[in-house]
Parts: sequence; structure tokens; C-alpha cells
Amino acid sequence: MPPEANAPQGRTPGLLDRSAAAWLALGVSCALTIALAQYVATHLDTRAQDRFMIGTEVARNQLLSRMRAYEQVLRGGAALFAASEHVDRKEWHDYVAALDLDDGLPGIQGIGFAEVIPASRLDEHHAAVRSEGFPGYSVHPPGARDPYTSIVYLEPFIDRNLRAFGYDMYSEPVRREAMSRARDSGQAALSGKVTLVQEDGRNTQPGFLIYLPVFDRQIDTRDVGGRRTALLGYVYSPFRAHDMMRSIFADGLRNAIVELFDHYPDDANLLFASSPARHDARHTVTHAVEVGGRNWVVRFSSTAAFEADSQSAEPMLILVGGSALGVLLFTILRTNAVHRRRMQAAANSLAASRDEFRALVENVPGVVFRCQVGAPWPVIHIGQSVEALTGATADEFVSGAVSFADFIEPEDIPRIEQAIRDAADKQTSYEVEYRMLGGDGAVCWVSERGRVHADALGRDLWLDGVIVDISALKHAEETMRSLAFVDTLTQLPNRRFLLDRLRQGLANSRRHGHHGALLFVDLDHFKAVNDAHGHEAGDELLCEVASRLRQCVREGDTVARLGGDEFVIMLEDLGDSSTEAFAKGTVITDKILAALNQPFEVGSATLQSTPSIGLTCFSGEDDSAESLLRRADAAMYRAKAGGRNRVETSAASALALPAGQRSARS
Ligand SMILES: Nc1nc2c(ncn2[C@@H]2O[C@H](COP(=O)(O)OP(=O)(O)OP(=O)(O)O)[C@@H](O)[C@H]2O)c(=O)[nH]1
Repeated sequence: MPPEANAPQGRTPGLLDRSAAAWLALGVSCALTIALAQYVATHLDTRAQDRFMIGTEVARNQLLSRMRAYEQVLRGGAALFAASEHVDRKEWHDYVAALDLDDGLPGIQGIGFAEVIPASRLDEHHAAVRSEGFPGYSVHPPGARDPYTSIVYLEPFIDRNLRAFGYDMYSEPVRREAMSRARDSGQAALSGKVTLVQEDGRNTQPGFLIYLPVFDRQIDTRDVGGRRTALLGYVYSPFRAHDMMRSIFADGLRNAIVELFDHYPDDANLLFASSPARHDARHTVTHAVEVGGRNWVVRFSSTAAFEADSQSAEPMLILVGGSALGVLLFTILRTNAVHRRRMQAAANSLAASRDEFRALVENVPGVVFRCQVGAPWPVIHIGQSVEALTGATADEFVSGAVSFADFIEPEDIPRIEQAIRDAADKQTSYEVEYRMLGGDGAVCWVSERGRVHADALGRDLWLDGVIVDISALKHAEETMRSLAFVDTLTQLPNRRFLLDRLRQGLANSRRHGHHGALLFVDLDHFKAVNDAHGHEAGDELLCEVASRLRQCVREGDTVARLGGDEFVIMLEDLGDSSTEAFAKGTVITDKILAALNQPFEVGSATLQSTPSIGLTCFSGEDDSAESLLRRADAAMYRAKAGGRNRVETSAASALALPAGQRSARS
């Protein structure tokens, strides 16, 4: 069968054939999905963080600008003192009222003036203030200190602020520290966390104060010493931290929890918290704010509302969508891998079957083929063994370079066509023997067995068959046949052949009325040759006898060896009468006697071997070949008995002779 270029081959499974590829794709897609979702979540978180940062920056700036505004108001108060010889209570009241603080700068508790009072002038001071219509006025808390300070003006001079009237803020260390700093620096100074004297025990809030020093214009205040000497008092503002912060962030504390600490974040320093802080806040930003020479820390924490606003469904959508795509890809790849594996298994199985079939076909003793039905039988498939038979390769047959008809003995082709045609008509197998011309030009006998395949409409499709070289069989048959009829030593016909020819001869005589003769030749003392010179020498002598006997007769006469040293010669067509036949037979026996009396050169020896010959004639009236042979044999024995190396005739033959010729010849 010819090789097929595109025959499926077993192969190493590719990537797409493996489930591992599907799992790999699933893993990669899941990893990509998670990475993308995380990236988007991080991006959204960063964006929210930026948004939160910007919001806190705005809030911080709001706080700073408000504090600067408060400071500015105090500077205005200080400027009032600087511009006047004396600022009385009414002027102060008018100045603060003109500021319209409630509307313009909400959150400020008041604006006041604390006068510095040396201890030596305390009584004088008491008298002066009391004379303004405050008979119960006195600097408090009581105690001996020097100097004192006293809040002499505080606007609006109502409600809680009345409690601060006459309060000596030097008496309290936190306030005094800020006041000293303001005095020494000449700048606004913010106090630490205090509880304002304005607090009445209800809704108490942390508080702080801002001080701005007021100096005597007559004294040089360019150094600390000068400023301490020139200090007259302080314009200041007390602040309730909650009120102030709420006034600043009245509009927007939805997104952040604001905590304000004095100095550093600590519960003890907490000035304000817009609500209890969340410790799990997603975004936290801390700003340092410097106000009046002191640090505040503002901490912003994102509210749940802000975080909810910042939430996005995108990461979850990506996770769900990406996972779904990954699963889909996995399913497709896995299904594809399973399908491809099945296909590959089927292809491998098919290839294995084909290989098995091919091996089977190649092992068939003969050439298996498929060809077109008509001569010259172009080949469709053919086994490789055709090359041994014809010398042409299977490829040459399949390509059409050669066809069967090129190798078939031309005179056998019609017989083959007929056999195929007959079998096709009967829809049976055919078997035909014919001769093929081998590659070396030798003729060989083949036996072809095949069958024509037809479609449903009876149209010929192709012819499948097998050609077997039967040359050896033919030869064996020939050998068998010759063994049956030929003497292997001399190649003369044997007894069976002779009897067959005798029967034919008798039949011919009967049919044509011709007479013939049968000669029985037995060598004399042949045993002695064997004994003296060996069996092989005897064989050579027998072959030479056979050769000489042939030379004594015509082409059509039969010379046979019965066995041992016995030869029989049948002479046909010797005439129309027994007399004529006897006469001609005698001529032959004379020739034989002469021929065999010649010495034989066997090897290095020269041998002598004479014959004893029995002669009998026959015609169509004779009964059988066997009786004829017995007659000749009997005559030969008489020749032996008569002294050997002579001819003796059978009684029947002798009767046919004239009286003078009826004697034995020697
Ligand atoms: N070399 C050889 N010898 C054979 C063959 N077949 C038979 N013989 C021998 O041929 C001899 C035949 O002897 P016979 O014919 O009986 O006797 P003979 O010696 O010829 O004597 P007569 O016939 O009485 O003259 C025997 O010794 C056989 O063994 C053979 O094929 N080759």
C-alpha cells in the first residue's frame, strides 16, 4: 500500500489539548481580574483621599482665615488705644458694637480690655471703676499679687461676660503665660486650653483667649524691657471653642469629623470634636495650624457619609464580570481541550488501525491492490511488495507512471478481462492465473483473486484484489509432473509414461491401420559394471546407453527406461503390415546392437556392455499395452537365454515373417 503523505501521526499533545491550559487561563484571568479590581479600588480610594485632602485644606484655611480675622479685630482694638489718650467704657462699647461681631465674626465670645494694675495702685483703681457706677467692683480673685490685671471692659457687657468683669487673668497660669508672651513679643498670643470665667456650669466648653498688648506710646517698645515697662494692658478675646468652631464650619461638617487640639493631639488637649471620633475612619488628615504664636492641631476624619459617597460599584462589577469571563474562557478552553483530546485519540486510533491494516496487508503473501476496473487497470492503492514482483515501486503505480497492463503478458490480457467481466456480472469473486514480466525481464506466473465493487446503481467503482506469485508452485507442479513421467537419471520417459504412450500408439494403430514395433532392451551383465566400477560409473553408462538409443530412432519414437538396465523403445508408423513393421523394427534392432556394442568411455575406464533385445510387433488388433510389453519382455528373456547380445522376436511377430527370417539375430 503506498505511503500517504498526509497520514495522521501520533503527536505530543499541544498546549490547547491540555486541561492545564484551561486552568492556567482561569488562574490568569482571575489574577488579572483581582489586580484590575484592586487597581480600580485603589485608584478610587486615592481619588477619594485627594478629595478629602482638598476638603480638609479648605477647612483648615477657613479656620486660619477666621483666626486671622479675630486677630485683626483685636488689632483694631489695640489701635483704638494707641490712637486715643484714654479709651473710656462707652468708646469701647461703641467700637465693639460697630464691629457687628454677631453677624460678621460669629463665634467670638467678646472683646475686652484687661488693664495692668501695679499693686500700689489697686485701691485707686477700685475707686475709679466703682465711681463709674459699679460699687461692688473689685479685682478678683482676692489675694496679694503684683501686678494685678483686671478685665475692665468686655463687650458685649452682658450675660456670661459680666462674670469676667474685674477678673485678674494674671492669677491664672495658662492665661498669664499667653499674656506674658504677648507682652514680650508685642504680638497677638493665643492661650492654652482654659475654662473661661464666663462659664456658669451649664454646657461648659473648653475655651481659649487671644491677647494683644497695649503699650504706653511714650515709651520705646522696640525691646522686651521697653515693652514690659510700657505695658498698659491687653486687648483680648475669650472664645468658647465649640461655639467658635461650629460658627466656622456651620455649613459643612458632613464629610469630616473635625477635632481641634491645643498643642498636640491628646484627650486632655481636646478643644473641640464635631462628633465622637471614628477609629476605623478610612481617611484621616492632620494639619498643624499656628495661631498667635501657639500650635493647634486639627484632625479630620472621614465620616461614614463621605465614605459611602466615595464608594463605587466598579471594583465589584470588575470582579464579577472578570470572574464570569474567566469562567467562560475556562469552559471554552476545557471543552476545546477535551474535544481535541478526543479527536486526537480518535485520530491516533484511526492511525493505529490504519497501520495495523497496512501491516496486515503488507504481511499478506502477495500484492494487495485497489485499482480501476478496466484495462490498463490504473492503480489507486497498492502494497509495497509489488516492487519485488514487477521492479516498479508502489509510488510509480499510484502516480500513474506505470500500470498493471505494462507488466502482463499481452496474450493473457483478454483472458484476465474476461474473468473480471464475468465475475462483475455475477457479483462474485474471480480468480485468474496469468504471466507477468518481472523487473529483470523474467516471466513469472501469478494468481490474481479479486472482486469488483459497484455502487447502488451497479456502476463499477473499483477493483480490490491480491496477486500472488505462483511461479514456485508452477515449477513444483512441473517437477511433480515430470517426476511422475520421467526417469530422473536418463530423463527418458518412465514406465508410466511408456504405458501411456503405448496406449496412444495402439489407439493410433487402430485408427490408422498402421503397424508398429516394441523393443525390450536389457544390458548384459550390467551388475558386473556396477560391481567393478561403482554405481556412479553404472549411472554414467546408463545415461550413455539412453543417449545412443535415442540416436537409433526417429524423433517421434519413444525411448523409455523401465528401471535398472531395462529400456523399451516403441516404434510407430512402420507400415501397413506386420511384415513391413518387423522388417523395419529389425533394422532398428540392428542399429541398436551396433551402437551398444561400441565401447563406453566412463571416467578413465573403457567399458563394454552389450544388449539383449526382445522385439514384438503390434497393430490395432492387439489387446493391451501391458500384454504387448510382456510379449517383448518374454522375447528379451529368450535372447538372454539364447546367449545374450542378440535379438529375439516374439512368437506373434515371428509368425508374420517368411520362414527363412524366423531366427534370432545376434
Ligand atoms: N548403476 C546403476 N545400477 C542399477 C540401477 N538400477 C539397477 N541397477 C543394477 O543393475 C543390475 C541389473 O542386473 P540384472 O539385469 O539383474 O543382471 P545382469 O548383471 O545385467 O545380468 P543379465 O541381465 O542376466 O545379463 C543390478 O545389479 C542392479 O543393482 C541404476 O539406476 N544404476
